[in-house]
Amino acid sequence: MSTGAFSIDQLMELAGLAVSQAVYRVQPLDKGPRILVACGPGNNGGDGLVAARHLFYYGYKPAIFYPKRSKNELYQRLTKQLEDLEIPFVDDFSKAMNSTDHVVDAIFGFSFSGEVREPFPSVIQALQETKIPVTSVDAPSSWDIENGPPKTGLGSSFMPTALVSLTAPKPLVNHFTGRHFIGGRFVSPSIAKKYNFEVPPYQGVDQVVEVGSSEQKL
Ligand SMILES: NC(=O)C1=CN([C@@H]2O[C@H](COP(=O)(O)OP(=O)(O)OC[C@H]3O[C@@H](n4cnc5c(N)ncnc54)[C@H](O)[C@@H]3O)[C@@H](O)[C@H]2O)[C@@H](O)CC1
Ligand SMILES: [K+]
Repeated sequence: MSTGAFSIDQLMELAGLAVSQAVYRVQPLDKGPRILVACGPGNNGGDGLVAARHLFYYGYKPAIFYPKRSKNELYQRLTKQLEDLEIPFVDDFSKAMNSTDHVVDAIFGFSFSGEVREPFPSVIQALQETKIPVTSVDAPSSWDIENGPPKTGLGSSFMPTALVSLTAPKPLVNHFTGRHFIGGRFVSPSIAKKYNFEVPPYQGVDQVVEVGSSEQKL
């Protein structure tokens, strides 16, 4: 889907805002304010950086695991915004997992492919083993965008608590059994019509809508 006149900065801001609203519903502040945001090297990771900033302003205590930082100017700015808020960047993911209430999985989105490369295998392993609730951004990381989880090995038993599909659900939602949100409230009626895309029924000022399993086969 072409995103028309929007810049990637704008799309990422809207995506990260949507993710922050989904986390606000899945992990109410009084259930535990500590959010560990795992960010990958691409735009999925950027969504996580944006979501972390919004979560901070809602009153959460985010920490960022961002091992492969992009050099490009957008990511430099997103990172600086978090550093200016004194949001910690952690190096040891499994250690950080022991002192968090919720994990945001912003590692890989729709451009994931092949075997998970370092330093992410142990992170995916930890995500699939943890009892801590996980909200995945656009895709459960390590899942194939079309076919979902691998049959065996890393990621095969990774089922996040919640998934926030950005703009539109990817085919992998057919394999997803958790709470499913759609976010990214920027699709124009003409684009929706052109792509025969059903814009979900956003309510009020919400940037996400939770879709029941029946509708998951959008
Ligand atoms: N295009 C759009 O409409 C939007 C895209 N957005 C986000 O952008 C994401 C796609 O971003 P990108 O295309 O940058 O890619 P991703 O962020 O999905 O991941 C690709 C990155 O991960 C690395 N990678 C891929 N396979 C790997 C493997 N097997 N092991 C280790 N590293 C691997 C690649 O080197 C690349 O840096 C979407 O899923 C969504 O989250 C949003 O920011 C806004 C809306
Ligand atoms: K992800």
